[in-house]
Amino acid sequence: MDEALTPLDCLLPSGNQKICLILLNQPIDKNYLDILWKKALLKACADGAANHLHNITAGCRDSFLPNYISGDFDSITAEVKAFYADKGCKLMETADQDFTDFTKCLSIMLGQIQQQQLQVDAIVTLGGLAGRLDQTMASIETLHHALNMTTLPVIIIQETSLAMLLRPGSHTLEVNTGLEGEWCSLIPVGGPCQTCTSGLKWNLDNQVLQFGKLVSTSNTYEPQPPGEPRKPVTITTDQPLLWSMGVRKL
Ligand SMILES: Cc1ncc(C[n+]2csc(CCOP(=O)(O)OP(=O)(O)O)c2C)c(N)n1
Ligand SMILES: O=c1ccn([C@@H]2O[C@H](COP(=O)(O)O)[C@@H](O)[C@H]2O)c(=O)[nH]1
Repeated sequence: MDEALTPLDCLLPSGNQKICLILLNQPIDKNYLDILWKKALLKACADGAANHLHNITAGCRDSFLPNYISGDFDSITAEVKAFYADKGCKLMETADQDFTDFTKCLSIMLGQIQQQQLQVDAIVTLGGLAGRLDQTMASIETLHHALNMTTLPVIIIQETSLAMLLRPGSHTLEVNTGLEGEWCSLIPVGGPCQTCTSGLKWNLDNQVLQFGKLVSTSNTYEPQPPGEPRKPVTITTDQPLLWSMGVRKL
């Protein structure tokens, strides 16, 4: 399968991707929130994310009401829960302790997209890449579940990092929005990945990426002559491969 995507289109105010937004239990960047919220067809909070949303939108909370808040509700405060319930936001308790609140929130969102027959280009998640290490690793694991749950790209953004899992096949990533940071990486989180790339400073030519052997961190884009646009990055992999890239602070 050949997939084309501009990962940072979602953060461009002028970007044309249609998205749905999931907030996780991490500090929220208000600049990111403002841009993503306007575009999102559905918005959701996973449990304690609602506390952050409530806090960061003080003074304008009614303009930032999520469609639903889901989770095992061990983190959302009673005050925040009551606030959003009173405003008519759906509270969906997902008590299951075998999947994270992120995975369960994503599963609900995909159900809603299908039920409402929404045309969506990507699911964007804010949070999930910092705070507790086990939760960060779980976020990457959720991306693995997502490959079996949807054909939509699931993009996680927090602070100056973006992460997404490339499914086996060929991908073309446009990296010329102006929001890209310097670094990018290909990390074989689920197991060895035979990989070919172009458009990077350190390309791979059918090499196997594998922990303990070769991992492509601190990579960057192929330098272009002055005035020429940056070329897309192409990646072919035989197994799910984590792409991550720097995001310039807005
Ligand atoms: C083998 C195994 N290890 C650990 C767990 C525990 N576990 C996995 S996901 C999950 C729910 C986590 O919920 P979430 O709200 O995402 O994280 P929290 O902040 O509660 O840690 C739990 C308790 C399990 N069910 N199975
Ligand atoms: O340090 C953290 C803590 C949480 N997350 C993500 O947020 C959701 C919801 O968290 P709760 O603690 O249940 O409110 C969790 O499933 C993680 O995906 C995180 O990324 N980092």
